[in-house]
Amino acid sequence: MSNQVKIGTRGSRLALWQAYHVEELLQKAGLSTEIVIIDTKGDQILDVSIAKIGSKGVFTQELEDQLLDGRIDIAVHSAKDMQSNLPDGFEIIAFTKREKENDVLVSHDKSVSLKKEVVLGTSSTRRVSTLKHFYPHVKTVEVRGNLQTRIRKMEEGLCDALLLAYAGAHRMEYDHMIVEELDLDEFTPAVGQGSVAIEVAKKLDSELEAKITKACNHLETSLRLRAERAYLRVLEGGCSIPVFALANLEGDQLSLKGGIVSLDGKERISIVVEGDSANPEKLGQELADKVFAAGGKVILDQIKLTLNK
Ligand SMILES: NCc1[nH]cc(CCC(=O)O)c1CC(=O)O
Repeated sequence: MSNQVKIGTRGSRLALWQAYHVEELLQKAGLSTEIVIIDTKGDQILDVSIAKIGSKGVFTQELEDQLLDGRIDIAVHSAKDMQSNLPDGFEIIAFTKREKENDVLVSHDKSVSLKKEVVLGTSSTRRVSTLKHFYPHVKTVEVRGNLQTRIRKMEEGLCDALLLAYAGAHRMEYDHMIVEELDLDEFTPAVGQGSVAIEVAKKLDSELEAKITKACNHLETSLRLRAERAYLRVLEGGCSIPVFALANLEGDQLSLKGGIVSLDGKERISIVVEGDSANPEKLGQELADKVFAAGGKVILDQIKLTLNK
């Protein structure tokens, strides 16, 4: 078995940060590495919203092709950009230690606040719908592109602030521009937010796979994300559906808070379930059952109808 790991990544600065982060973990474990930058459809189409392109695999397809070819051994992604159901033949073998998972407002203007009549840049349906629910006076404008592009558009006057994941803002060293940390009960994050996932083709050498998992997987994070992703799987939520879930681990007890919000923000369901960390998937399923029973199924069907129009 070779000790060389070819790391596939997208070329944005955030993606590269994540690839270097994984590279460092692998090197500390004595593995040698090489980074291979891969362009994806999601990187090329910048003028259409992700919800409209169809979220399935726009940022992952090309990486998966190369995993199958063996041109790369692992693909590194933001965990929250990973589909809940991977295509046949692929699996996630590690989740890195999760960063602070909340959303933040990023701006040059320190006076920006959700309490004011501001215009926020975002392209996430979860964030737009959540704003409509809790802060209906706030206006939003769609901004796509990598984080640097979004900052530039804000500076050109498109919006007063960007609504971003803390993790991304921090990794891009925008900490000095964080003007508000958003509440986890209101802006419950997207499933997986703040962690980096390592995806492989199932045919990868099992000895190498075990070494990579040992070097990169953070046990607590992986238990939390397994519960969140099990919830997402039932909702079949890609990143275009405003669903959210956040698990926490206390000893051997997992708590999982999650729900769904309608696109107009009028209805929002959020429920907490608790259970043994020995079976995170069961907890995700339980949350989905409860959210559906509380009216979430009707909301989800309505969202799918609207997005498919
Ligand atoms: N949807 C894009 C995306 N994918 C991962 C991150 C940030 C890093 C993370 O959440 O892990 C972001 C930017 C954002 O949502 O603000």
